[in-house]
Amino acid sequence: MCIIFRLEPITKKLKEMAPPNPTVAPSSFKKKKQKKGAATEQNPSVAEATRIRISRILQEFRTSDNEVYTFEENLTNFERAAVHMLCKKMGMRSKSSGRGDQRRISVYKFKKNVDTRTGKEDLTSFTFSNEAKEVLQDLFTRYPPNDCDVGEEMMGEPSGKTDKAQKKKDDTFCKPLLNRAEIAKKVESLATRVEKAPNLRQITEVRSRLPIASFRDVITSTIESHQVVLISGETGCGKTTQVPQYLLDYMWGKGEACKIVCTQPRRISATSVAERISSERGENVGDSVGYKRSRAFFQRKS
Ligand SMILES: Nc1ncnc2c1ncn2[C@@H]1O[C@H](COP(=O)(O)OP(=O)(O)OP(=O)(O)O)[C@@H](O)[C@H]1O
Repeated sequence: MCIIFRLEPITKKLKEMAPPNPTVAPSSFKKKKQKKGAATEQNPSVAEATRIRISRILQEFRTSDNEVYTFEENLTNFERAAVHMLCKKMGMRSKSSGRGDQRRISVYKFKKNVDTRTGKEDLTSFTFSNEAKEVLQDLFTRYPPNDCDVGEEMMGEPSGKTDKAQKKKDDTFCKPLLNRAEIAKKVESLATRVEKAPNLRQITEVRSRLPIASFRDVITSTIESHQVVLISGETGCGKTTQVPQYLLDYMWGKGEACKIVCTQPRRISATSVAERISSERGENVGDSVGYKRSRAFFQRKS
């Protein structure tokens, strides 16, 4: 399970949404593809541009107040199959009706659970244990998500606290955000590395075949519009190593800087995840990806 908190803006309201659900393991994934005969996102009969357009329409519909959306009549069988598949991934229902040229596909949202006593939507919510709240409070106090100003203030603490200030300066979390030009340079250099290094090209290919890869657009757009997103997927599907990269590349694609914090319950996993992600990007730990092993955190029971 991977929980993503988008920390800007911070509000107290934690809303759980139906997550895109890459629950299909690699083996059963194959089976499903064959059984249904439906077009997949990789199906060459559905142009990439069309797939993106369908995905955008569905995203907009999902966040709108409308209860039904009907696509135009001229979708091909493959395109309708792609709509069915995307709907399923996005937790919506779809149904085709009509014959021949009149065949159309409509998309519906699942009915919201409404509390009969209050008449309000019964949102599924979750809460943290007291111990987790304490750890998060500690983290966000020391490293506020929009911490440029606070971080700098902390770095510039007056004399007598030089060691502390130096520590802060060395802290990955307090590194200043990249500007647009630096981001563009990073993006370009990543593309060049992938193009030139055969091992990196191979890793990129392997990454694109991970079960989570086909959920990339859904994940980034869902996170854009929701503050808390839960992603559940089988072990090894790519939650830990891929989702942070999808988010980073998505933000960099828009020319925007971001800070992504991944927590791990053990020191060894914190370092190995940072090492793995760095190597998948052809970088060294400390370039774009680093890790912080905090005694305070790791001394706590996880
Ligand atoms: N250090 C590594 N060396 C080689 N392959 C790795 C390494 N770390 C991850 N992988 C591979 O990358 C793929 C994605 O791994 P990842 O840890 O992101 O999956 P996950 O969904 O987070 O799994 P889990 O739920 O077990 O944490 C897996 O196939 C895994 O074998």
